[in-house]
Amino acid sequence: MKKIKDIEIELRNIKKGYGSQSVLNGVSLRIDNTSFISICGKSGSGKSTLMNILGLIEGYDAGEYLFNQQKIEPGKDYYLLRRNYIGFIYQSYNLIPEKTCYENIILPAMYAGMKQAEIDTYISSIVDRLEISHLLEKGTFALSGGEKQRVAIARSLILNPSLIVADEPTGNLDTHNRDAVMEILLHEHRNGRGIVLITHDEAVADYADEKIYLKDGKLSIC
Ligand SMILES: Nc1ncnc2c1ncn2[C@@H]1O[C@H](COP(=O)(O)OP(=O)(O)OP(=O)(O)O)[C@@H](O)[C@H]1O
Repeated sequence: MKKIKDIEIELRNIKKGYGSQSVLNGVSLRIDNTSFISICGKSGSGKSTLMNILGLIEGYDAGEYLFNQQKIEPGKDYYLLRRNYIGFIYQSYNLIPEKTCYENIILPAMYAGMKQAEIDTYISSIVDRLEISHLLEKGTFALSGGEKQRVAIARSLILNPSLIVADEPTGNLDTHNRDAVMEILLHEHRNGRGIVLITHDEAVADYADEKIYLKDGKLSIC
Protein backbone atom coordinates (compact mmCIF):
# COMPACT_ATOMS: atom_id res chain seq x y z
CA MET A 1 0.00 0.00 0.00
CA LYS A 2 1.14 3.54 -0.70
CA LYS A 3 2.05 5.71 2.26
CA ILE A 4 -0.81 7.94 3.36
CA LYS A 5 0.19 11.58 3.81
CA ASP A 6 -0.52 13.19 7.18
CA ILE A 7 -2.93 16.10 7.09
CA GLU A 8 -4.58 18.43 9.54
CA ILE A 9 -7.56 20.62 8.74
CA GLU A 10 -8.88 23.28 11.04
CA LEU A 11 -12.02 25.33 10.51
CA ARG A 12 -12.21 28.45 12.64
CA ASN A 13 -15.51 30.22 13.11
CA ILE A 14 -16.69 29.46 9.57
CA LYS A 15 -19.79 31.29 8.37
CA LYS A 16 -21.70 30.59 5.19
CA GLY A 17 -25.04 31.65 3.81
CA TYR A 18 -26.99 31.74 0.60
CA GLY A 19 -28.55 35.11 -0.13
CA SER A 20 -30.19 36.25 3.07
CA GLN A 21 -30.18 32.71 4.55
CA SER A 22 -27.47 31.99 7.10
CA VAL A 23 -26.56 28.28 7.05
CA LEU A 24 -23.32 27.99 9.04
CA ASN A 25 -22.98 30.50 11.79
CA GLY A 26 -19.57 30.06 13.37
CA VAL A 27 -18.43 26.46 12.90
CA SER A 28 -15.08 25.42 14.36
CA LEU A 29 -13.66 21.93 13.86
CA ARG A 30 -10.24 20.28 13.83
CA ILE A 31 -9.63 16.97 12.11
CA ASP A 32 -6.67 14.98 10.84
CA ASN A 33 -6.07 11.66 9.18
CA THR A 34 -6.56 9.83 12.48
CA SER A 35 -10.09 11.26 12.88
CA PHE A 36 -13.32 9.37 12.31
CA ILE A 37 -16.20 11.79 12.73
CA SER A 38 -19.89 11.55 11.97
CA ILE A 39 -22.09 14.61 11.46
CA CYS A 40 -25.81 14.47 12.00
CA GLY A 41 -28.54 17.10 11.99
CA LYS A 42 -31.98 17.78 10.57
CA SER A 43 -32.60 18.09 6.84
CA GLY A 44 -31.50 21.53 5.69
CA SER A 45 -29.30 22.13 8.74
CA GLY A 46 -26.23 22.61 6.53
CA LYS A 47 -24.46 19.23 6.73
CA SER A 48 -23.69 19.03 3.00
CA THR A 49 -22.64 22.66 2.99
CA LEU A 50 -20.20 21.93 5.81
CA MET A 51 -18.86 18.83 4.03
CA ASN A 52 -18.41 20.77 0.81
CA ILE A 53 -16.46 23.45 2.64
CA LEU A 54 -14.36 20.88 4.50
CA GLY A 55 -13.76 18.98 1.23
CA LEU A 56 -12.64 22.12 -0.61
CA ILE A 57 -15.56 22.04 -3.02
CA GLU A 58 -17.20 25.21 -1.77
CA GLY A 59 -15.87 28.42 -0.27
CA TYR A 60 -17.14 30.24 2.81
CA ASP A 61 -18.09 33.81 3.65
CA ALA A 62 -16.13 34.39 6.85
CA GLY A 63 -13.78 32.57 9.21
CA GLU A 64 -10.55 30.68 8.52
CA TYR A 65 -9.62 27.39 6.87
CA LEU A 66 -6.22 26.06 7.86
CA PHE A 67 -4.69 23.19 5.92
CA ASN A 68 -1.59 21.79 7.61
CA GLN A 69 -1.44 24.99 9.65
CA GLN A 70 -1.47 27.17 6.54
CA LYS A 71 -4.37 29.49 6.04
CA ILE A 72 -5.95 28.95 2.64
CA GLU A 73 -8.43 31.19 0.88
CA PRO A 74 -11.31 29.89 -1.23
CA GLY A 75 -10.22 29.66 -4.84
CA LYS A 76 -7.14 28.71 -6.71
CA ASP A 77 -5.42 26.34 -4.25
CA TYR A 78 -8.52 24.25 -3.84
CA TYR A 79 -8.30 21.96 -6.83
CA LEU A 80 -4.81 20.60 -6.16
CA LEU A 81 -5.32 20.17 -2.44
CA ARG A 82 -8.61 18.40 -3.04
CA ARG A 83 -7.11 16.13 -5.67
CA ASN A 84 -4.05 15.26 -3.59
CA TYR A 85 -5.67 14.70 -0.23
CA ILE A 86 -9.44 14.18 -0.30
CA GLY A 87 -11.71 11.42 -1.62
CA PHE A 88 -15.49 11.76 -1.91
CA ILE A 89 -18.35 9.29 -1.58
CA TYR A 90 -22.02 10.13 -2.13
CA GLN A 91 -25.36 8.51 -1.33
CA SER A 92 -26.24 8.34 -5.03
CA TYR A 93 -22.78 6.94 -5.99
CA ASN A 94 -22.32 9.46 -8.84
CA LEU A 95 -20.98 6.84 -11.23
CA ILE A 96 -21.02 7.42 -14.99
CA PRO A 97 -23.44 4.84 -16.40
CA GLU A 98 -21.91 4.71 -19.91
CA LYS A 99 -18.55 3.70 -18.50
CA THR A 100 -17.36 0.39 -17.05
CA CYS A 101 -16.48 0.04 -13.38
CA TYR A 102 -12.79 0.12 -14.28
CA GLU A 103 -13.23 3.36 -16.26
CA ASN A 104 -15.19 4.93 -13.42
CA ILE A 105 -12.60 3.99 -10.82
CA ILE A 106 -9.63 5.32 -12.76
CA LEU A 107 -11.28 8.59 -13.86
CA PRO A 108 -9.72 10.79 -11.14
CA ALA A 109 -6.32 9.23 -11.87
CA MET A 110 -6.68 9.95 -15.58
CA TYR A 111 -7.53 13.59 -14.86
CA ALA A 112 -4.57 13.78 -12.50
CA GLY A 113 -2.24 12.46 -15.22
CA MET A 114 -1.23 9.30 -13.35
CA LYS A 115 0.71 6.87 -15.53
CA GLN A 116 -1.21 3.81 -16.71
CA ALA A 117 1.32 1.39 -15.17
CA GLU A 118 0.97 3.09 -11.80
CA ILE A 119 -2.82 3.08 -12.06
CA ASP A 120 -2.86 -0.62 -12.84
CA THR A 121 -0.54 -1.52 -9.95
CA TYR A 122 -2.47 0.54 -7.45
CA ILE A 123 -5.99 -0.37 -8.62
CA SER A 124 -5.39 -4.08 -8.12
CA SER A 125 -4.75 -3.70 -4.38
CA ILE A 126 -7.87 -1.52 -4.05
CA VAL A 127 -10.24 -3.78 -5.93
CA ASP A 128 -8.91 -6.83 -4.08
CA ARG A 129 -9.59 -5.12 -0.74
CA LEU A 130 -13.10 -4.16 -1.84
CA GLU A 131 -13.78 -7.55 -3.48
CA ILE A 132 -14.85 -6.04 -6.80
CA SER A 133 -12.16 -7.42 -9.15
CA HIS A 134 -14.80 -9.46 -10.97
CA LEU A 135 -16.86 -6.34 -11.73
CA LEU A 136 -14.22 -4.24 -13.50
CA GLU A 137 -15.36 -4.79 -17.08
CA LYS A 138 -19.07 -4.50 -16.26
CA GLY A 139 -21.17 -1.41 -16.87
CA THR A 140 -22.22 0.26 -13.63
CA PHE A 141 -25.94 0.18 -14.54
CA ALA A 142 -25.94 -3.59 -14.02
CA LEU A 143 -24.68 -3.44 -10.43
CA SER A 144 -26.54 -3.70 -7.13
CA GLY A 145 -26.50 -0.70 -4.79
CA GLY A 146 -23.85 -2.28 -2.57
CA GLU A 147 -21.64 -3.03 -5.59
CA LYS A 148 -22.09 0.51 -6.91
CA GLN A 149 -21.01 1.96 -3.61
CA ARG A 150 -17.94 -0.28 -3.46
CA VAL A 151 -16.99 0.89 -6.96
CA ALA A 152 -17.52 4.49 -5.85
CA ILE A 153 -15.31 3.86 -2.79
CA ALA A 154 -12.62 2.41 -5.07
CA ARG A 155 -12.82 5.59 -7.16
CA SER A 156 -12.48 7.69 -4.01
CA LEU A 157 -9.31 5.75 -3.09
CA ILE A 158 -7.53 5.82 -6.44
CA LEU A 159 -5.53 8.97 -5.64
CA ASN A 160 -4.65 7.67 -2.16
CA PRO A 161 -6.52 10.31 -0.14
CA SER A 162 -5.66 11.20 3.45
CA LEU A 163 -9.28 12.05 4.17
CA ILE A 164 -12.51 10.45 2.93
CA VAL A 165 -15.55 12.70 2.97
CA ALA A 166 -18.78 10.74 2.70
CA ASP A 167 -22.24 12.28 2.35
CA GLU A 168 -24.83 9.66 3.47
CA PRO A 169 -22.75 6.82 1.98
CA THR A 170 -25.17 4.15 3.19
CA GLY A 171 -28.41 6.08 2.64
CA ASN A 172 -29.57 3.87 -0.26
CA LEU A 173 -28.37 0.54 1.11
CA ASP A 174 -29.96 -2.31 3.05
CA THR A 175 -28.49 -3.16 6.44
CA HIS A 176 -26.23 -5.91 5.08
CA ASN A 177 -24.66 -3.60 2.48
CA ARG A 178 -24.64 -0.70 4.94
CA ASP A 179 -22.55 -2.76 7.34
CA ALA A 180 -20.26 -3.95 4.53
CA VAL A 181 -19.60 -0.36 3.43
CA MET A 182 -18.95 0.75 7.01
CA GLU A 183 -16.51 -2.11 7.56
CA ILE A 184 -14.63 -0.98 4.42
CA LEU A 185 -14.48 2.59 5.69
CA LEU A 186 -13.37 1.38 9.12
CA HIS A 187 -10.61 -0.66 7.47
CA GLU A 188 -9.45 2.39 5.50
CA HIS A 189 -9.51 4.40 8.70
CA ARG A 190 -7.32 1.82 10.44
CA ASN A 191 -4.95 2.06 7.47
CA GLY A 192 -4.47 5.73 8.28
CA ARG A 193 -7.17 7.70 6.50
CA GLY A 194 -9.40 10.22 8.21
CA ILE A 195 -13.14 9.77 7.69
CA VAL A 196 -15.85 12.38 7.98
CA LEU A 197 -19.34 11.22 7.19
CA ILE A 198 -22.86 12.56 7.24
CA THR A 199 -25.51 10.14 8.36
CA HIS A 200 -29.04 9.95 9.72
CA ASP A 201 -28.45 6.36 10.82
CA GLU A 202 -27.41 5.84 14.47
CA ALA A 203 -25.83 2.48 13.64
CA VAL A 204 -23.60 4.20 11.08
CA ALA A 205 -22.79 7.11 13.37
CA ASP A 206 -21.68 4.59 16.01
CA TYR A 207 -18.72 3.59 13.85
CA ALA A 208 -17.23 7.05 14.37
CA ASP A 209 -14.94 7.98 17.26
CA GLU A 210 -16.70 11.31 17.57
CA LYS A 211 -20.32 12.24 16.83
CA ILE A 212 -21.11 15.84 16.00
CA TYR A 213 -24.49 17.50 15.71
CA LEU A 214 -25.24 20.51 13.52
CA LYS A 215 -28.07 22.76 14.65
CA ASP A 216 -28.85 26.43 14.08
CA GLY A 217 -25.63 26.79 12.11
CA LYS A 218 -23.43 25.58 14.97
CA LEU A 219 -21.78 22.29 15.94
CA SER A 220 -22.10 20.46 19.22
CA ILE A 221 -20.81 17.08 20.39
CA CYS A 222 -23.55 14.40 20.62
N1 LIG B 1 -26.20 26.28 -3.74
C1 LIG B 1 -27.16 26.68 -2.93
N2 LIG B 1 -27.89 27.78 -3.20
C2 LIG B 1 -28.86 28.21 -2.39
N3 LIG B 1 -29.20 27.59 -1.23
C3 LIG B 1 -28.52 26.47 -0.92
C4 LIG B 1 -27.47 25.96 -1.73
N4 LIG B 1 -26.96 24.85 -1.14
C5 LIG B 1 -27.68 24.68 -0.02
N5 LIG B 1 -28.60 25.65 0.13
C6 LIG B 1 -29.55 25.78 1.25
O1 LIG B 1 -28.78 25.73 2.47
C7 LIG B 1 -29.47 24.98 3.46
C8 LIG B 1 -28.57 23.84 3.92
O2 LIG B 1 -28.44 22.89 2.86
P1 LIG B 1 -27.58 21.55 3.01
O3 LIG B 1 -27.75 20.77 1.75
O4 LIG B 1 -26.21 21.89 3.44
O5 LIG B 1 -28.36 20.83 4.22
P2 LIG B 1 -28.30 19.33 4.72
O6 LIG B 1 -28.26 19.37 6.20
O7 LIG B 1 -27.19 18.62 4.03
O8 LIG B 1 -29.71 18.78 4.23
P3 LIG B 1 -30.20 17.28 3.85
O9 LIG B 1 -30.05 16.45 5.11
O10 LIG B 1 -31.64 17.47 3.47
O11 LIG B 1 -29.33 16.80 2.72
C9 LIG B 1 -30.77 24.52 2.82
O12 LIG B 1 -31.80 25.42 3.24
C10 LIG B 1 -30.51 24.62 1.33
O13 LIG B 1 -31.70 24.88 0.64
